[in-house]
Amino acid sequence: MSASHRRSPSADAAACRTETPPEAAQERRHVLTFACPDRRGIVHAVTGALLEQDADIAESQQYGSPDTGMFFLRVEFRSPASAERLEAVLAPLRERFAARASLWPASARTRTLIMCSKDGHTLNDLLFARRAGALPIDVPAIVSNHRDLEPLAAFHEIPFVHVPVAPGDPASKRAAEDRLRQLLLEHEVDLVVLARYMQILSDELCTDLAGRAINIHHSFLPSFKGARPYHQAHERGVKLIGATAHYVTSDLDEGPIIAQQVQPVTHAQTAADFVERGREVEGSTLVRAVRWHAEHRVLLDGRRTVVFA
Ligand SMILES: Nc1nc2c(c(=O)[nH]1)N[C@@H](CN(C=O)c1ccc(C(=O)N[C@@H](CCC(=O)O)C(=O)O)cc1)CN2
Repeated sequence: MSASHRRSPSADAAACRTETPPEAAQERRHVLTFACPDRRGIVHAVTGALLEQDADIAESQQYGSPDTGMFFLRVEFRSPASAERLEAVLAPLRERFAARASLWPASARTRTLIMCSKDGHTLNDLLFARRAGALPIDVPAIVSNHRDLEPLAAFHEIPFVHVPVAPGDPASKRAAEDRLRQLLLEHEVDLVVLARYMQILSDELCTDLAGRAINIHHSFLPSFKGARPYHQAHERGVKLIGATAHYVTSDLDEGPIIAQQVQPVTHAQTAADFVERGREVEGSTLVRAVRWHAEHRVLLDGRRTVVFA
């Protein structure tokens, strides 16, 4: 389930929302995500409760996982009911089905902090997609352990925060993560995106960011985890290279996979050729994963994801 460090925005919005005039009420679009142990009657109960709030359902997808016994539901709908009223309707359903359920204003944008190092192609693709209106995210800051990509941030008029990490210096890495935590709080960040950020995050930070940090790994996982995956792949003589966007966990490049793409390669290409060909799919894979997360289409099912694309 797409996770946020704060209760669902609808609850926050409801807490401070004044009564919306009737003419604007029909414009209340919401996304409901619901995950619970599978049993009969879930969809009936949830859609019945929405019907009682005069909801018009625009999109509804569901999946029952045979492996985990979990049921997943994503409903996009319009309703004249306030977010506060909808949250009140959800509460008994959470209890009845022991469900993880969140309600999101469909128009809300995900506050996303992007982290990078020296390679800027995936950062560039993310910022281009945002500027083109293809990615519903706001980017309050870009954080990097190098200054190479500061001009790119400046072009997009996004604050660039240089947070250096001295190689092999644990104190430096701890200081960097302390600074990162400050930024996460200061900007009320919902999502962290590692856009070829080449530092391993600590176990503690991974725990705090569970379900809301996405990394792009430049291989078709689970093959070639860790550093220099294209060189590992070239050594192995692969005929496909790829990119994988996944949630970040303390197990390096083992987090739940969100999106993947592959590219054909041949024996005649060098590792450097693989690096160049790989760039063509890394950015689009990361953009797709971030968009799906921002649209609350990705729900966690243990070590795997359910993606209602
Ligand atoms: N806890 C996690 N941190 C990170 C993950 C992750 O899945 N869990 N993904 C990586 C990205 N990555 C490959 O995609 C990767 C980045 C860096 C390294 C690495 O060995 N880094 C060295 C330093 C290298 C340098 O200074 O240039 C290190 O951190 O000691 C391996 C894989 C991002 N972080």
